[in-house]
Amino acid sequence: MSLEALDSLLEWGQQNHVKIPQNVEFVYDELRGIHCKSKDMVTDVLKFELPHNVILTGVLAEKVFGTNNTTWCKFLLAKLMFDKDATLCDGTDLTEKFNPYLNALPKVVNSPLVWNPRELELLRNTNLGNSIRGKLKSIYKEWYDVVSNMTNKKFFEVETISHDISCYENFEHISSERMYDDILSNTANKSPAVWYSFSAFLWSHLIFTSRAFPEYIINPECDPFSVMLLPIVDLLNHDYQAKAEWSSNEDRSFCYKNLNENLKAGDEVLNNYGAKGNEELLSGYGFVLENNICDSLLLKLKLPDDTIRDILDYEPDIELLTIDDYTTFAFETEMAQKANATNKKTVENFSDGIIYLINVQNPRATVLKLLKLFSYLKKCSGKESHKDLRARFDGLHTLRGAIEQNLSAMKSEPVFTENYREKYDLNEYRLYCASEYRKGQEQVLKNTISEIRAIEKEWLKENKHSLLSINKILKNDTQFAENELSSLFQGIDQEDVAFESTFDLLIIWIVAKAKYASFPSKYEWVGKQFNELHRVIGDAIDIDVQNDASAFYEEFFTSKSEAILPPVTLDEIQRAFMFVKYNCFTRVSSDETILVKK
Ligand SMILES: C[S@@+](CC[C@H](N)C(=O)[O-])C[C@H]1O[C@@H](n2cnc3c(N)ncnc32)[C@H](O)[C@@H]1O
Repeated sequence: MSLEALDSLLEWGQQNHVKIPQNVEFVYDELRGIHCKSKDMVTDVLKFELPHNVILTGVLAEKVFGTNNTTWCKFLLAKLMFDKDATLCDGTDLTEKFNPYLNALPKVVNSPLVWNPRELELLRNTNLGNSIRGKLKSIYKEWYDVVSNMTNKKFFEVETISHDISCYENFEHISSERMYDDILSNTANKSPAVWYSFSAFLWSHLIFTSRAFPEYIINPECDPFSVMLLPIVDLLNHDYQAKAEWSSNEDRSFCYKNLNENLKAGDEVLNNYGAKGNEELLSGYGFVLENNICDSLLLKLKLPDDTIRDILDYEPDIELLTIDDYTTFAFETEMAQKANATNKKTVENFSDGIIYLINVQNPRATVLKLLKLFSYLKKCSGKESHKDLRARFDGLHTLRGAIEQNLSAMKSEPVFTENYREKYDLNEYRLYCASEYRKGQEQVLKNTISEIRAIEKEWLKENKHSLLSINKILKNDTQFAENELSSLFQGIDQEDVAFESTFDLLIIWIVAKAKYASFPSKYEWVGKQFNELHRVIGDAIDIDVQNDASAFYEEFFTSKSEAILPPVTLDEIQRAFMFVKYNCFTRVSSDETILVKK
C-alpha cells in the first residue's frame, strides 16, 4: 500500500461528498494497515457519512451480470480489480469510478486460507488447522458453481481457467503443497491470470469477509445475508470495546458514529466488528487480538442420526447447536439470527456435526449444555435418565477426559516437514498470529477444565451422602479385608493377586458381599440396588460386560491346580461387572471408581 494510494482515496472521498470528521487522520503501518487516529482531544461524537452512490452493493452486480447476490458481488470486485477492460454500468466505467478505492485495498488478507504449507503447519492440531482445507473447498465450490454453469459462459472464457476447474474437480487428490503452488500462491502474490480465476475470486472473497457490512442497514428490505462495501468507512480497525453505531439516512447514505467519549490526540478511532474470537478474526480477517476476551473454542461432535433424532424428539432440555446458531458471515446481523432462532431443527441440520462454542471468559454456560449432552450419551440403556446422578457424573468425567485430550494435542509441538523449510518462507506476522491463536485456544481449554472441576466439586458436595468410594468402604468394612478377601482367593497363588485400580477392588467387594450376603448395615442400599438390578435384567448380560468379565476372571481366578475349583464363578464376576456398569462412574483425575446411591 502506498501513501499516494491513501491520499488519492481520501481526495476521491472528498470529491464524492464523503463526510469525514475534521479532527481525524488516516495513517498506515505494517501491522495495522491503514487506520484512523484522532488528531486532538475529542469529546463529541465522531461521525462519518457515506453517500449512497459510492457504496458497492449487489445492485451493481445485478446491473453488470444480471444477478444480485454476494457471490456475484465477489466476481464484480474481482473484475474491477483484475480486468484490464472497462466494466460498464449505466454508461459509467465502474473500474474508473472506484479506482482509488481499489488501489487502497490490501493486496493480501493474512487469512490462513492463503498461508503456504510451512505456515499452515503452525496451526497443526487446532480447529483452524483442521478446518482450513474444508473452508477452502466450500469457497472453491462457490466459485465453481458459477463458472461451470453454462448460462454464465458469456462472462468467462472457460479454457483460460481449465486448470482451476480441474483442481477443484480433483480437490480431494491434490496435496496442500500443489494447491498452494498452483492456485493459492497467485492469491497470496496477487497475480491471478484472469479476473474470473479462482485466485482472483479468493482475494475478493477475503476482501468481503474482512471488510463487508450488512446491507440491511441502508436497505431494511434486502436479503438478511446481503453485504456491501463501504469505501473509507472500511478503513477503521476493530476493537470489541469500541462503541460504534451504524445507521442510514433516508437517501440510503451510510452513517458511522463513534460514541467513545474522551478520545485523546493520537488515540485510534475504531469500529466494532462484533464479539469475535481469534479463530474467526484470523480466518476471516487475517489478524488476532492478544488476550481477546471474546475468544472461544469450537467443539464439534458427530453423533449417529438416531441419537440426534431421539434428543430432538424427547429431550427438549438438551440443546443441540449448529454453526448457524453463531455468527455466520462478515458482520453479524440480528435478522439472520432471528431467522435461525425460529426454525425448528431436524437431523439434516447436523450433517456438519453439533457445534458448541466455549467462551474463554464464561465457559460455564456452554459447559452446562455439554454436560447435559454427555450425561445423555453416558446414560445406561434401560431406565436410566440423563438427569440421574450416575449418568451426570459419568458424563462429566467423559467430557473432562475429552477436553484434557484436546489440550494435550494442542500443546504437542508441531512437527515441521523438512523440505517445506527450504521451499517456503515463514512470515513473522503469521507466526505471531498462529502462536497467539494457539495460546487463546489453550486458555479456553484450561478454563473449561477448571469450570468442570468446579462443577464436580459442587456436585460432590451436594451429593456426598449418595456417593461411596472404595476407600470409605475399606475403612468401614473390616470383615471384607480380614476374612472375605482371603476366602475368595483360596487356592489362588496370593502373589498373583494385585489390584491395580479401585475398579478391580470394587468388583471383588461386590462379589464378596453378594456371595456371603454380608453388606454392612451402613451400605445395605448397595445390596438392595444389586438385587434390584438383577431382578430387572435377569440373565441378560451384555456382550461388553461378558468380555471384560472373562478377562478379569482369567486374570484373577485362574487356579494354579486344575484339581482345585476357584471359589468364585464367572457368573458372579459378570453380575458384579453389570452392577458396577449401572451404578458407578470413574473419575478421570484419580481413576477412582465411585458407587452412586439411587
Ligand atoms: C475493515 S479493514 C480495516 C482497514 C485495514 N486496516 C486496511 O488497511 O484496509 C479490516 C482489516 O484491518 C486489519 N485490522 C482490523 N482491526 C485490526 C486490529 N485490531 N489489529 C490488527 N489489524 C487489524 C486486518 O488486516 C483486517 O483484515
